[in-house]
Amino acid sequence: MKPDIQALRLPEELLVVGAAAEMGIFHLLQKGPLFIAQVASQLEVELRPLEILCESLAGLGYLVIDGGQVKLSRFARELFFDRQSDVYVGFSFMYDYEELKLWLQLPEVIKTGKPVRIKRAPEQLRLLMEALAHYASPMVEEVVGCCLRGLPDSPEVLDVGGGTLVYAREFVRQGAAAVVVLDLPAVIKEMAPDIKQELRIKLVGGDFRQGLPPGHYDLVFIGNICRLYGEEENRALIEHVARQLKKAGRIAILDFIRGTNRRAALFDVNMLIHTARGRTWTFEHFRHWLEDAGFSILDCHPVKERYLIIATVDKVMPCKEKCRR
Ligand SMILES: C[S@@+](CC[C@H](N)C(=O)[O-])C[C@H]1O[C@@H](n2cnc3c(N)ncnc32)[C@H](O)[C@@H]1O
Repeated sequence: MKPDIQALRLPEELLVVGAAAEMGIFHLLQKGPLFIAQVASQLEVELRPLEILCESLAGLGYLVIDGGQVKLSRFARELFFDRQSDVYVGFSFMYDYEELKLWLQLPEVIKTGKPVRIKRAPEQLRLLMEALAHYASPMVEEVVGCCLRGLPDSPEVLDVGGGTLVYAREFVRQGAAAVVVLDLPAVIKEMAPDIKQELRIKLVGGDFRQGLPPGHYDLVFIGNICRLYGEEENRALIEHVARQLKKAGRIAILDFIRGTNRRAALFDVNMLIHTARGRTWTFEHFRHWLEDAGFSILDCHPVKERYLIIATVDKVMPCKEKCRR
């Protein structure tokens, strides 16, 4: 693999737009155009630097300055506020902006061997869920399609760590009879108001290390979770799953796999910053954990730099070679 020299550059646009979002400029202008002096006084900031920031944002296409007044560009309005628009991202990029501050502590993490301590306020938790949902959206349809292929009609699904709800909704859309979403209590509390009308989705607050919601599932989906934990927790999770599946039921694990690409290499360090024992795991780790819990691997499907490993508790046409790279 060759180093990516382009990636060594400063992410200036994220820093400029992130600073403006952190200061509340976009939310303020959502209500209507203002003179820059009015923005300065409402945000209690200095006029000169604000003028420079607004002109830069205008130059980048986020704002329009007209007759001394500043307003959101049509693109920015759609990008940040119009959930129906194709370009909508909301403020999910603020997750990356906040992450930058944590990544700069990497030398300290390596010195102390301890992850960065973060306590997220509820609004940051929602930002995180929105960011995760945004990153997941280009692959959700494909992942869910692969997970459900060959299962009986109207399957029952458990989505471990599914608080973003994007996978749960797609499982329902592709025919699941019921989807139980397990996530940490704080996440479930934050997301519960979002699913009032969605009767086939049930939210359960809890920690998978204390056990899984009892059920008799056709499929247990574990999306981007294993990298957050150490070998012991992953082994225990996979063993718990084996006990909650119907005959011929499946486990589907989606994650980066160490040694397969650049993103996986970077995510290993990401986990070092954020978790005590997490890291990206190799195909061999997953294979051992699954086989030791009585699973046979059915498929190992690449999706957007990640892999979807599907296994069953019944030994149907094992094709382990695919995962022995
Ligand atoms: C990286 S996100 C993955 C979200 C989603 N499954 C996906 O693939 O896009 C990890 C999710 O697992 C949840 N989570 C982490 N540890 C957990 C635990 N011990 N028990 C239950 N949920 C957990 C987090 O709150 C978060 O929603």
